[in-house]
Amino acid sequence: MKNLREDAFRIIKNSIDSVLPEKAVQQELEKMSLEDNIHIVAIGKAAWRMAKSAKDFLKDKVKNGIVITKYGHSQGTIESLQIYEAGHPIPDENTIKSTKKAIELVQNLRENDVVLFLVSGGGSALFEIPVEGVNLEDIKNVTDMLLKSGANIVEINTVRKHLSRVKGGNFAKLVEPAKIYSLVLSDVLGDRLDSIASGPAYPDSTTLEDVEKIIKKYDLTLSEKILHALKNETPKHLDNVETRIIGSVTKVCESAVKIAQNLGYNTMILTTTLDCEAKEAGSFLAAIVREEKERERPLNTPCAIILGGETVVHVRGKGKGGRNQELVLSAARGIKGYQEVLIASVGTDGTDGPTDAAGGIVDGETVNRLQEKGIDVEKVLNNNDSYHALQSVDGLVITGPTGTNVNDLTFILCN
Ligand SMILES: Nc1ncnc2c1ncn2[C@@H]1O[C@H](COP(=O)(O)OP(=O)(O)O)[C@@H](O)[C@H]1O
Ligand SMILES: O=C(O)[C@@H](CO)OP(=O)(O)O
Ligand SMILES: [Mg+2]
Repeated sequence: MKNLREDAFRIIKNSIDSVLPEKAVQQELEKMSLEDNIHIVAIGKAAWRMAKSAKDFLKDKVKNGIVITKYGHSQGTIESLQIYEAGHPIPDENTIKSTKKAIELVQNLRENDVVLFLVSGGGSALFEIPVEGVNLEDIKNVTDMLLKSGANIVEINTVRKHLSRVKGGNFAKLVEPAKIYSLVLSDVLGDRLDSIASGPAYPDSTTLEDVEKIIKKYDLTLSEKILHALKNETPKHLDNVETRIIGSVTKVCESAVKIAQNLGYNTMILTTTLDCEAKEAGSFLAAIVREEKERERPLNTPCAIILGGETVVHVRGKGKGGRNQELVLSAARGIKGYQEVLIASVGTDGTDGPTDAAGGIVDGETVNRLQEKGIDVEKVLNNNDSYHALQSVDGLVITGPTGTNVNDLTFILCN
């Protein structure tokens, strides 16, 4: 007899472990054979682990460096490196302070200096100095508005890049004439390098015209000040940068397949680019579960159907939750009453929305249990309050910050 819940937690833990950045960073550094005079700049939720791994490998070749990560995401000191924590998903004073320190570190470098730029998702909020005429408060307001608008990360970052002195390739300009080697852990679907952490060292493919379209599409009401500041185009060519991707959602899905196979499941990856509204994704997954339960399609049971991606939530309510929690709660409606099924969805960074949960896990009994407690799922979803509902039925997945960040892993287990 299978214990689906136990298996689900094992798949989550082991597949996230498989995308921790240490090994991938060192494998890439081995190929690069860098000389001395290396300056590390690491940004994002995986910054500390990436920097620690690079420093352990390069040892005294590293002259100095800086790590800027989210609160609670650093794990102590690293020799010769300054470690900072700052606000995410909304930037704060420490974002600006630590970014200034990073600029101080690189602005007077010479041609024989190398900046090893370690980039992971989260960097947009953690690495920022606004353009002239815009202050931190303005950036906070725009970020909040964008995050709640239902815009995807490429669209969000298109706007952010055009309000920043370090995003959209601008950081690489500040580093000139020194060279930048970027190692990037991707948390953007399709691995768009100019979007991951808003591509501080990558030529920007987006334009001020794109920004205008996004403002219209999501009906964003931006202040006169912001609209006025949106006039600087980002660099479209950079001569001093080399970039390599060292991990992405594809890898975490492939690991999940192997782990599920070892646990005795028939497996398939349905997609690695799930990108619709979280609630819709949930309904769709429930439809797949019903097909499994009624007709054993698309796989014979026991089966694990695996998806990777990043859904969006147009936040209209006042509740607490995240896209993974909202996805599974939505899915729970469509699998009500079915036995031996489960749907789980987690952010590989260990945080789903502004909550302490990585995501959620539901089964055929979840909705019944909520009803017994007098909780109306539709109301919860309308108020974007998935966290409290799932919490009351033991439906949260809590991992803590994982030290990596490669989008979201979602899967169905059916027996
Ligand atoms: N109450 C809520 N319910 C569902 N989603 C929410 C809620 N509040 C915020 N979000 C979503 O959470 C996203 C930020 O979540 P987070 O996990 O930090 O993203 P990422 O891992 O991509 O940085 C926002 O884009 C927003 O859409
Ligand atoms: O920093 C960012 O721009 C995004 C994408 O890379 O990451 P996160 O969604 O984790 O904030
Ligand atoms: Mg993200």
